[in-house]
Amino acid sequence: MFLEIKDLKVSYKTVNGKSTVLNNFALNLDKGDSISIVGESGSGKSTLGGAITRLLPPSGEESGEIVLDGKDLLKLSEDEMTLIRGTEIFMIFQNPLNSLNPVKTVGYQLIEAAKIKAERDKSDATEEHLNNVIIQALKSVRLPDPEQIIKRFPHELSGGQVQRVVISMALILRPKLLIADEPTTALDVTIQAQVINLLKEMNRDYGMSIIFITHDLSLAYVISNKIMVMYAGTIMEFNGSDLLVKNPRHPYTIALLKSVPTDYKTNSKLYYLKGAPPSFFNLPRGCRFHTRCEKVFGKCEVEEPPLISIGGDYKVRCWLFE
Ligand SMILES: Nc1ncnc2c1ncn2[C@@H]1O[C@H](COP(=O)(O)OP(=O)(O)OP(=O)(O)O)[C@@H](O)[C@H]1O
Repeated sequence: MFLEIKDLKVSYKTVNGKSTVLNNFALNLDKGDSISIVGESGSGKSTLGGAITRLLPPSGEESGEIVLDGKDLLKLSEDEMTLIRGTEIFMIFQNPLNSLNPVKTVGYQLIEAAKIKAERDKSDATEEHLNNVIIQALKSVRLPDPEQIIKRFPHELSGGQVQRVVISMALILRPKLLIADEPTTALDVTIQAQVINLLKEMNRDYGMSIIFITHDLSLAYVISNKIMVMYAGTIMEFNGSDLLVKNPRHPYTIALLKSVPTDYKTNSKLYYLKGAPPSFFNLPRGCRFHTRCEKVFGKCEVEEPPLISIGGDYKVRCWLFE
C-alpha cells in the first residue's frame, strides 16, 4: 500500500473549546491512484490535506498513523518532514499564495524546485537546463509570456496565474503524491479544463498518486478513479468513480449528484439540499446526516451507522445497507 491512513484524529483548539473534525478516519491509496475527496464546505476536506502534509494551523493537533511508502509521517521530525514535502508530497493549496514565498521572484522559486529535482535524479543541473525546465513547465500550464512571468513576484500575478505557477512547480518536482485542494477554483472554465487535463496526464504518465479535494462531484468524476464523499468529518461513501456516479448508494451522494446542473437548455429549477451541515460542537445524535436525509427512519436518529462494505474496499455509511 502506498498511503495508509489509520485512526486519524484531528482537532482544533478554539475559543469555544476543542472541536474534533476528523475521528477514526481511514484511507488507503495504491500507487498511481487518483482519489477525490468530495463534500460541502466545512466537511473536513482541507483538514485532511493539512493533516497528511503536517501543515495544520497552530491550533490543529493530529494523532493516528499516516504511512507513506513505509514511513509514518506523524513520527518524523520537522526536518525530515520538510525533506518529504516537495519531493514525496506536494500540496496545492486553495489559496495558491500560501505555496509561494512573497519576497522571491517566480523564476527564483521555480529554479529552486528544478534544482531539487535535478539533485534527486542526479540529472543535468546547469543553469541553461534548469531554465529550460521551468520555461517548459510554465508553457505546459498555458501561461503566456513565461519569460516575463519568471521575473515577477507572486503578488504581481493574478490568482489564476499564481495557481498555474504552483501547478508548474508540481510538474517540475513530480512528487509521488500530489494533494490538490480546490486547485481550479480561481481559474476560468477554459483554463480549468486544461489544468484538469494536465493533472490527469501527471497521474497517467508519471504514475503520480493524486488526492483531489473538491466540492464539485463532476470534476471529481473527471479526474479520479475513486471518490470519497465526506459529510461533517466522516466518510459517507467510498467507491470507484464510475460506480459512485452511476449507482450512488448514500442519500447524501444522491443529493450531491442531483445538485449538479446537467440541462442548460431548459429553465428547470436547480435542485439543492435543504439545511446546512451541523456544527462540530453540536453534532446530531445518530447519523450525522439524518437531519437532512430524505430516507431517514428511526434507527438513524439514535445510532451512527458504521461503514458498511458494498464490495471490496468500497463502503457506505448508511443503515439502509445494513
Ligand atoms: N484553524 C482552525 N481553527 C478552528 N477550526 C478550524 C480551523 N480550520 C478549520 N476548522 C474547522 O474544521 C472544519 C472543517 O474545515 P475544513 O476547512 O477542513 O473543511 P473543508 O471541507 O475543506 O471546507 P471548504 O470546502 O470550505 O474549504 C470546519 O468546521 C472549520 O470551521
